[in-house]
Amino acid sequence: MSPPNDTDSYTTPDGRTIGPVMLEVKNITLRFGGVVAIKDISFDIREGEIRAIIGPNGAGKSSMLNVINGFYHPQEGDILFRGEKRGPMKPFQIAQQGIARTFQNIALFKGMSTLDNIMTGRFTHMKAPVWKQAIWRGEAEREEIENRAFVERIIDFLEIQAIRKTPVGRLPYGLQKRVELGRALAAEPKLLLLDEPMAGMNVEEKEDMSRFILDVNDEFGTTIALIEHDMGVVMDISDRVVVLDYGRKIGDGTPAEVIANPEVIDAYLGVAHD
Ligand SMILES: Nc1ncnc2c1ncn2[C@@H]1O[C@H](COP(=O)(O)OP(=O)(O)OP(=O)(O)O)[C@@H](O)[C@H]1O
Repeated sequence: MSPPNDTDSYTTPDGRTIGPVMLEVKNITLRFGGVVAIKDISFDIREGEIRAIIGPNGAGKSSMLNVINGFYHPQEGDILFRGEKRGPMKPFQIAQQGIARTFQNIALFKGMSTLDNIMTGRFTHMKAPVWKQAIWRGEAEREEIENRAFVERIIDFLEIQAIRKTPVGRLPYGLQKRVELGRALAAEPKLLLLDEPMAGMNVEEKEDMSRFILDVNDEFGTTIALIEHDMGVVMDISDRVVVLDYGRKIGDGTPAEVIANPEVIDAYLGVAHD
């Protein structure tokens, strides 16, 4: 059940606390030339929530994540982060605000080790100026030690100690996805955007990834928005689901509410998913 207003908190049936609205997507329209990828869509993401974005192929899901993290600039509408309307920002500025993401197609440095790939996710926490880093003293050294310690915590958390030195290009697909999650977590995001975190995975890998997503939410207190095609996973792990179809929003609510929504059922009938 959704709470009555944006500033309230509520407790889920499994005892987790969902806070006030963190990010609000307000009347967003995004066009590419004549193609309307997103048409007047509004929804919100609450603090501590696992929010799924679902819909058939081409519905506008990835475009929506790209709007949220500043890759795409919509022609109409606003994004509000913690109540503040966001001006035009570059993706790195949005990352500094605490929004990190993973990609549908893995975007890691294949020749670099697991450890080094995850370390690249710490860039928003590297504050010492380059000249200090160059001479390796004081602040820069302290910062390096803290960053390494945090990355080691992530490696333990994701149970990937055994592959910490392995070049990621040599890892099986499921583990690469886990490293990519690790790199996003290294930024200590407040809001983590996951674009099809289970795509291409077998049942066992999906179960592992579902567990890690739930644990990230629980242990790091991270709010999560994810795009996912596997309806079983979506129904199992999400608090609320927004459903897109042809760039429009056709459903929004708890998993039970959206699967009972006739428009959602119609959109999914006969649609092939990967
Ligand atoms: N950079 C782009 N240039 C032109 N059209 C685009 C671009 N990105 C997306 N589109 C179009 O916008 C629409 C929505 O695409 P989008 O990738 O957001 O859908 P999706 O729901 O993520 O699909 P999928 O599940 O297949 O990944 C599609 O018609 C797509 O072709």
